[in-house]
Amino acid sequence: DDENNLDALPGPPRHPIIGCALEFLKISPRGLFLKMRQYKEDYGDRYVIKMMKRRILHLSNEKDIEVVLSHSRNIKKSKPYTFLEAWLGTGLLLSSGAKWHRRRKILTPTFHFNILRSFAVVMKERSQHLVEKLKGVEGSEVNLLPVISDYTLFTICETAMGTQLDADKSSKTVEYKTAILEIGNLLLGRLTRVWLHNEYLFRKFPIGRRFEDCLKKVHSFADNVIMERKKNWKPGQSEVTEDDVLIGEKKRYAMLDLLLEAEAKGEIDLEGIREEVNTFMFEGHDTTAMAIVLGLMLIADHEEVQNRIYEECQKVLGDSDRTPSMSELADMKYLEAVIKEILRLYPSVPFIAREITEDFMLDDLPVKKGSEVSIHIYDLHRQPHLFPEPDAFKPDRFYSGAPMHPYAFVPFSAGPRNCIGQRFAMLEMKFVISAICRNFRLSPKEKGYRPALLADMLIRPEGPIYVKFNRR
Ligand code: HEM
Repeated sequence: DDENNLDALPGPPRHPIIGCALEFLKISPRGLFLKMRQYKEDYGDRYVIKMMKRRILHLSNEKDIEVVLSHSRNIKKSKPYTFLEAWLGTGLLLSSGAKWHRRRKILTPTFHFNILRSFAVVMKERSQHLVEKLKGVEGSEVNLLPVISDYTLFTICETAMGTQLDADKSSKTVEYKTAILEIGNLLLGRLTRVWLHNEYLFRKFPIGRRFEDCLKKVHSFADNVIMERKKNWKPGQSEVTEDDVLIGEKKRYAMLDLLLEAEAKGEIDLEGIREEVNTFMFEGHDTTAMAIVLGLMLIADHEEVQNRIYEECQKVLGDSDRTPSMSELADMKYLEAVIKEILRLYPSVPFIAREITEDFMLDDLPVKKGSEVSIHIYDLHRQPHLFPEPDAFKPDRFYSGAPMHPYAFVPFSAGPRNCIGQRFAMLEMKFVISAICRNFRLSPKEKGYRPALLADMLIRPEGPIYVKFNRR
């Protein structure tokens, strides 16, 4: 085992050969979440965990995070992400090097403003459906996650693949939806059981076989959609022209159409399309669902925040009950501040991790190739020197326009590997939260309740969250 500068940093006790591995034996998802918070208390915002030969540098201060995230070549993802590879292949989220650069270039236009306008039509309709659904359960305590997951899953499915999951209740669609939701739980089960990290052992256990089964269903559904869409697709059909800006909302693109366009130009093959469609389905539904669920919980608990969102909607839209346009949503600055404050307290992706492929300096600390770096967005966002009273929900932090360190708030990451779906996600959250606050007064089941959180690739509450919706 080589000498390494990182060994001089603080961290949990390291034993010969195994390092800190004993700390993590038999740990529950809840235990792991608490342990990571405790380490930050004990060892500060730059510490090291050694696991066998692996050295993982944990960071939660804005200056270090800026150096890592803005590095143009240290963009390789580290170990925990490989569990996703069987599902997503090496699509945009997991690829690195030249392949990542190529894909990022092909996919960037997918989130171009004009195309977002077409996605906005779907979001508008979906948020209206959701409001109607909530009217049906008015006054009762609603378990948010199942309702909101349907909303985000249906939205991403229609925008990514052009398929309406709820229009057709065939066994294939139900199977797809159930399998996608189950994969999330199986991944969590694997992440927190160290012995299941080994690929061979994982496949031997029932959890591994179940995972395999779900993957088959998800892949076969996506493959069918891709082939169907390809059959009816003609070159040039999904090129965005200036006319589309004028007719705007009439055309409906799916992300898949733009990938088929790239295929016709020889930029990507069918396997690549499959990777990217699966990547969008994964990245595009649970992330937004968690933010909306935890956000509605916070809004329900803060009547003054609800009232200000409502008043802002009234100011922008007057008494008409139509849904807002994209530019009207852009004018809702208070709503935007609320969403940012939600993502500060509950960043859907609580940490990200890199494998270092090129030596670099972290201020005065050399970090060698082969080390790993974990960036704790959750802890960064609760640093008291950046956000006084860090646990309090105060949207005015983002409304006042006070300057902030550019890497103090990074729910979508930052730098070259930031979230490509960031504007899509913000738009989706604005549609749904404004639609809900215009129609309902929200109240919590229990005032001041905050759920216990679990350590996972996404932030996850331990139990259900209930909110009551009463019509305004
Ligand atoms: C609240 C919602 C969301 C949050 C908080 C979020 C957050 C993030 C973060 C932190 C990353 C960086 C991951 C890393 O470095 O390992 C990321 C990457 C990514 N996100 Fe999002 N995301 C959200 C929604 C979406 C949506 C709706 C889509 C697609 C429609 C999407 C697609 C992606 C993709 C493809 C990447 C990989 C980009 C790359 O490596 O080039 N995300 N997201």
